[in-house]
Amino acid sequence: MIVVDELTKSYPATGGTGTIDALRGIDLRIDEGEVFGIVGPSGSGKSTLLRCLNLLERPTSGRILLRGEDLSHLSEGRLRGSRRRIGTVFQQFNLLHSRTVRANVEFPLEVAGVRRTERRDRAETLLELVGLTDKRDAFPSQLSGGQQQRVGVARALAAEPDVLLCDEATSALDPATTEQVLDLIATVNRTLGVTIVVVTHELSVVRRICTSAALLDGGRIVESGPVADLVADPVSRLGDALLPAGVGEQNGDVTALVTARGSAVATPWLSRLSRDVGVDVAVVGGRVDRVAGTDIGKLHVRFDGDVDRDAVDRFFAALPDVTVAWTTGVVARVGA
Ligand SMILES: Nc1ncnc2c1ncn2[C@@H]1O[C@H](COP(=O)(O)OP(=O)(O)OP(=O)(O)O)[C@@H](O)[C@H]1O
Repeated sequence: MIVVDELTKSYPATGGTGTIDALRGIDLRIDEGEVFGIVGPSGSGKSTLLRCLNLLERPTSGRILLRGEDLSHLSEGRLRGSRRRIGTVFQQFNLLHSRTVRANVEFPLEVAGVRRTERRDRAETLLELVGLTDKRDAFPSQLSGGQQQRVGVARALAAEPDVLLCDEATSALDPATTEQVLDLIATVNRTLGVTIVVVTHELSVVRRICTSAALLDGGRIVESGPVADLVADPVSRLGDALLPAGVGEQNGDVTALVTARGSAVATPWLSRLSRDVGVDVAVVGGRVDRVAGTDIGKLHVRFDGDVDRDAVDRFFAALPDVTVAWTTGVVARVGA
């Protein structure tokens, strides 16, 4: 649905010669219906990538394809039309304070020349979706931060975009309100089928709603993939940060990371492994948490004595939703 192909963006360096390479060759593939998180430290290029995606900036080189159409080299006229295919929710809400809630939601439709009755109908439907029907005639200053962001979500959806971009959409909110707004974004994804791209520095946002994620560092994608796969990968930096579970390997111990998803988290696989394969197993690290609506359990285990790795692999291959990755020799990393 969205393909980013060797995207670069450079800015002239301030007060000198040369350039700042904010994006250094980004390749990304975001599938239809995903909630895709883009995370990274400050200065890694998140905002620049977002501004390229919502067509506020032109890339220096590379392409952005939305449903096969190249958006990176459009004329100004075509660009305006294409911008409507991408709705953005901003950190600071960016509402028009002299307009009522409903008039804010109608605003993008007014700009697009949509008829008054149709504008009104669509705004009412969206206000119902975000739970603000009773606030339709209020002004933004009469709303809480969470309510203002709900208006921001409704407004971003008004032009029926293919993609909803969320730019640090919950960073200005308190934790309880953050959860409500994230739940709303997940509901929008589920009920309207809109693809969502979330740019954030908060891993908790990825943990709560993202199905896939990419880690950006120094203007490059360091790793990306389905969140559950990243979490199950013993050498994934992002997977470890999302669900830190300590680590087991010391001095050549035979160790493995076992990851269980969904109902498999609650199965007694550890005692069965010991009994069926005839191995002694010690638990040396672990964590169970909810990630993107699914329970995921990660357990670092150490095998004592002789262990038949093929037999262990066969045991886990027969268990649905449980995977094993041998971590012997993998550099130790201790989670928070
Ligand atoms: N308009 C600009 N002119 C010059 N340099 C810029 C511009 N915008 C961004 N940069 C530089 O590009 C790099 C990436 O910045 P960007 O704002 O995209 O990072 P970020 O990951 O969003 O950071 P943060 O989380 O702090 O907002 C930084 O070195 C920044 O100084």
